[in-house]
Amino acid sequence: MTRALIVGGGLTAATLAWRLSQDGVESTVLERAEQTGGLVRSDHMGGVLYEPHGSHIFHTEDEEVWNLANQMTPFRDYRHRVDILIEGKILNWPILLSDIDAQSRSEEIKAELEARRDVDAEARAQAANFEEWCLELMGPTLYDRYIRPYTEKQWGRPARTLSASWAPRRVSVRWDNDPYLFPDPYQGWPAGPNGYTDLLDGLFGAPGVTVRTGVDVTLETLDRHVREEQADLVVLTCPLDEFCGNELGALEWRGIDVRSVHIPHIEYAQGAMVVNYPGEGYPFIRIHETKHASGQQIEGTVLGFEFTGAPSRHYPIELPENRALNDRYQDHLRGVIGAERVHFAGRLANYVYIDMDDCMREALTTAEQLLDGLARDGAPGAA
Ligand SMILES: O=c1ccn([C@@H]2O[C@H](COP(=O)(O)OP(=O)(O)O[C@H]3O[C@@H]([C@H](O)CO)[C@H](O)[C@H]3O)[C@@H](O)[C@H]2O)c(=O)[nH]1
Repeated sequence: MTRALIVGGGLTAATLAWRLSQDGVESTVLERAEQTGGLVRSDHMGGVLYEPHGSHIFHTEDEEVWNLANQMTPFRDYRHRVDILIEGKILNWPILLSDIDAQSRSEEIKAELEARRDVDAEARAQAANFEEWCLELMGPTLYDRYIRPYTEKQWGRPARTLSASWAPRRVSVRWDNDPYLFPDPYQGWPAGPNGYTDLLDGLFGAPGVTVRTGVDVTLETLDRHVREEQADLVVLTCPLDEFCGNELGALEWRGIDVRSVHIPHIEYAQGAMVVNYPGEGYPFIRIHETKHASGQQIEGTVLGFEFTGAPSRHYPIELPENRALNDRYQDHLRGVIGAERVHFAGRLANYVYIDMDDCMREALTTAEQLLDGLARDGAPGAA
């Protein structure tokens, strides 16, 4: 019987372990924290369901991933709408044409937009950096209101030093005034009593999956865990620089800190699940209120104030030099552990800024490559 050791216990690990279990491959998931789930897990405060690490909205074009998520927990219909505070007014994020008249210098903004209306998306895709991409889309006035202050507060660095690669998925101007953030055909939020925890527990609860929390695995201690678990293959879903004790240098990460507070006796405290605060006068980036998505019928609510700059590894900073360093870590680990035995999956080990559905898809693909290899040669396939 083949056994996998999965290091790190987030959504990628959960999906991977579940898929392997479908084909009779057992796995042990070792998670350093006291709970699995990473940023995705939901919790309760004063009886109110909330997200301790900020809002997660399941949105996807991938029917198989959507069906798998719904197999673990039913999802309620929720379409994500975000507010943003601009010039003291609550407007919509993404930018709506219909919100321009509510702002100062509206004629100038319209002229800037009109001048860029026909810029070919492919030409924009050649932009050298995130700032250039956004300026080519919307012009300087909107950029200075909606994008630069928010982005620089969130990432703690000039927007021109960020990659343009993820801009098309995350920034838009809505000429049709569609207020919803995501265009995907499948969207929702878990309908069960425990939010995303039900999704995680469903995946981790598959037969043959053992989860151990509070276990810190590093390259130094890996062999011992492999022996203890009698594992034939290792899948790393954790940050590789930390796993290797920064042996080749530290990767750059952005960490967040969400400070949540229970507010009794009111139904809702704000008009949308997320309100963005680009202004310098606000030390936080945005405020989350999960109740808009959970639809929970309860008095009281929980607000989560999101701050950036925590010393944790939440978001990779996708720059060529960081990507190259992560590649070097993967090569190094293939050399030390064995290319046949070690595999990488998820946003931390692959150093990619992807959403939950992509994490699940990547985990399914990795599991299928491993299973194909096992079926073909009795050894896990190259993932
Ligand atoms: O007002 C804004 C909002 C965003 N940007 C730019 O877009 C980048 C991405 O922002 P966002 O998608 O909000 O950030 P994140 O990756 O943390 O997304 C998670 O949050 C939720 C949801 O979107 C919250 O509303 C989603 O489920 C997750 O993917 C940002 O870095 C800015 O560059 C902006 O400029 N101004």
